[in-house]
Amino acid sequence: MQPTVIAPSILSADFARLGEEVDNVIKAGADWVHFDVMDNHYVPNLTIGPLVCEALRKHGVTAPIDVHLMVEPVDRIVPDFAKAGASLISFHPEASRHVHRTVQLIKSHGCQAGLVLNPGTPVEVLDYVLDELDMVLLMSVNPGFGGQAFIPSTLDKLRRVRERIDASGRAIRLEIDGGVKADNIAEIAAAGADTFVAGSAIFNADDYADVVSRMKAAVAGVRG
Ligand SMILES: O=C(CO)[C@@H](O)[C@H](O)COP(=O)(O)O
Ligand SMILES: [Fe+2]
Repeated sequence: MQPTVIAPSILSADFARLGEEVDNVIKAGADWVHFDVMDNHYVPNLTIGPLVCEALRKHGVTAPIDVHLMVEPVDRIVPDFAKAGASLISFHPEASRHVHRTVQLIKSHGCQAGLVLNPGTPVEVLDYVLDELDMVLLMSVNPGFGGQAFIPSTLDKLRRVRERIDASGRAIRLEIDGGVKADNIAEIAAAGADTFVAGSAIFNADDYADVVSRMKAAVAGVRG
């Protein structure tokens, strides 16, 4: 079983004080930094690129940076993020002409590779590529914005992907992203997630440590 990871999405952080925000959330007990990259093409929003990732590393961030690329086409930007200090790079299959090749590209640059399934993307997209992955990321909202409500059918999808990961016998993380809160994280964990992205639930709170510890306690109640 993979250890539990809480990965705050900096999409909901105060971008004017990003380094401090990331320091504070890691001090609050978070494990990874979830870094949402949007291109106003694959998704209808525009965020941050490799320069900001590099700036966080220069600022002194040592936690794993979990880069979620909502960028099409995706391949050209992969080496830039690897160079900028990304630890994991995840991408959407719709944004890659050759999914298997993009996975190899990410790994050849020394990063872990994840594949992201939108709410409407069938789990069969994992066929023939699951064994190459370090992580599967299930979107529980449509990508593009923070602060949306968790789509309940994702729970069934989590169970289906969990079965596939367990059957593979490999150490593949199962990450969930969108609408994760302290009050729904237990059922999400029970459905099979081990890695939890939360943006608005953490950064919109006054006390980051309180939310992160309530999330960890709720997950521990299910996963041990
Ligand atoms: O990738 C995305 C949105 O596309 C996410 O990472 C969101 O940023 C999560 O935000 P919350 O739903 O937790 O507010
Ligand atoms: Fe994300």
